[in-house]
Amino acid sequence: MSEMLAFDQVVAGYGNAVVLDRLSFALAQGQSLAILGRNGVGKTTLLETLMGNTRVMRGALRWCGEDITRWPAHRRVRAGLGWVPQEREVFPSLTVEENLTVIGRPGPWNLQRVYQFFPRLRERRGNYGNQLSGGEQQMLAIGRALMTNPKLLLLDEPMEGLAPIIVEELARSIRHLCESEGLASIVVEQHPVLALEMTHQAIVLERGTVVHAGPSAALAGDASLLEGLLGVGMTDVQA
Ligand SMILES: Nc1ncnc2c1ncn2[C@@H]1O[C@H](COP(=O)(O)OP(=O)(O)OP(=O)(O)O)[C@@H](O)[C@H]1O
Repeated sequence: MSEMLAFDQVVAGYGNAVVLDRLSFALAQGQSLAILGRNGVGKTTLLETLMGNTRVMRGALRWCGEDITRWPAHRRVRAGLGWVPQEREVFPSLTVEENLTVIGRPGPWNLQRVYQFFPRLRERRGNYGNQLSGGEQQMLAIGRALMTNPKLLLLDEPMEGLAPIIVEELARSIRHLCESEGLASIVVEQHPVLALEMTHQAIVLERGTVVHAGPSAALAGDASLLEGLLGVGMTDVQA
């Protein structure tokens, strides 16, 4: 499988503070990757670095064969990186439809396809962003990223604060995007079991570097390794 994305010995952070420390990993075309690790190890910073929002002090980022280390964020979006931020950042005073069309870019994903994928958004098309439930806001944040026709979807704790039934529905949708639509994804998630069920590969971070990399299914099936890496029992990590 050909490489889509690679971090090569990346040292990055904010100002002079180093958060990612010689971090390396690679992602193949169409694959999904879980980023796991305890609080504060640099998971969000990894995504922010991929989007060009941190200071890269050393190392390189490669995307589809190009060195994008110094590219500004907007160029990365144009090149196919679809960002679904942790805060969802839905525009509260725009309707669902306005939120979706404000940043659309040409490609197979358009308003009709997003509505087909998330029928709930079609039902709520005239509602304002601040009138939506948490689950609907998350669907809107994903739908908005799809409108940019990305090759890779970056999801930062997409299930945070959502009811279990909505978590299941969203997990199915995200898996479907990868398996049926060929969209690659990177998922940062507090619930390891859920993240591992949704992805092909997983990396675990500690103090800004990769301490474990391998297939998600293998890690999900090894409770003692998971506990050693994340310091949690399997009963603590069910979504
Ligand atoms: N904008 C920022 N400016 C300075 N330091 C930051 C900034 N954002 C995060 N940090 C620091 O970087 C470190 C890693 O934070 P990050 O949010 O990437 O971790 P995380 O693994 O995503 O944590 P969590 O699971 O709690 O969300 C923390 O020490 C945090 O305080």
